[in-house]
Amino acid sequence: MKRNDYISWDEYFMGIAMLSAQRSKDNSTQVGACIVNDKHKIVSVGYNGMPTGCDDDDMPWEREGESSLDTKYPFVCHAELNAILNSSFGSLNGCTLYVTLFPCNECAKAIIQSGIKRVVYKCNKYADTDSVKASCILFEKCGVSFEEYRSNGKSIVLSV
Ligand SMILES: Nc1nc(=O)n([C@H]2C[C@H](O)[C@@H](COP(=O)(O)O)O2)cc1CO
Ligand SMILES: [Zn+2]
Repeated sequence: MKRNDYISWDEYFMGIAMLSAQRSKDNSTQVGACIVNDKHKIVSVGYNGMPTGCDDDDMPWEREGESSLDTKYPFVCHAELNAILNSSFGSLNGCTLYVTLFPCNECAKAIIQSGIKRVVYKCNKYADTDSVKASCILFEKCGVSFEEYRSNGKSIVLSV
């Protein structure tokens, strides 16, 4: 008889997004993303980080500073954008994006233009911002569905 306590597809892919987030150097918010095609194949993963070529130790990771250039915001690449750009499988048409934090409006545009059709997110802590509101407007207008990941509270411990 087959094993019954295996993880679902949603748990598997959100789990991979959560594991990817652990690579982030951001000390306040770690975000991970996993893009999956309609055959349940992972086509890309990503997490938030500085662009390739930037020395993480030389970049600002602060949320506030004298100027915006003293903060991480103008420099950091979001997990979703990294996952879209990291894909080595060609078209993302019809794919699903699993992401640990609801996409900002800039990533929403990249998500739409890449052909991703469904977004599953875990946390939406910036739901009140215009950025997230704009993402929702864009997703609705452009036919990208979005749904909150429903955790059943299962915990998986990895002793890495
Ligand atoms: N959807 C997102 N994906 C992301 O990768 N990020 C990144 C950008 C920053 O590195 C961090 C947010 O930092 P903070 O403002 O919560 O300290 O998460 C942020 C969002 C929120 O829109
Ligand atoms: Zn973004």
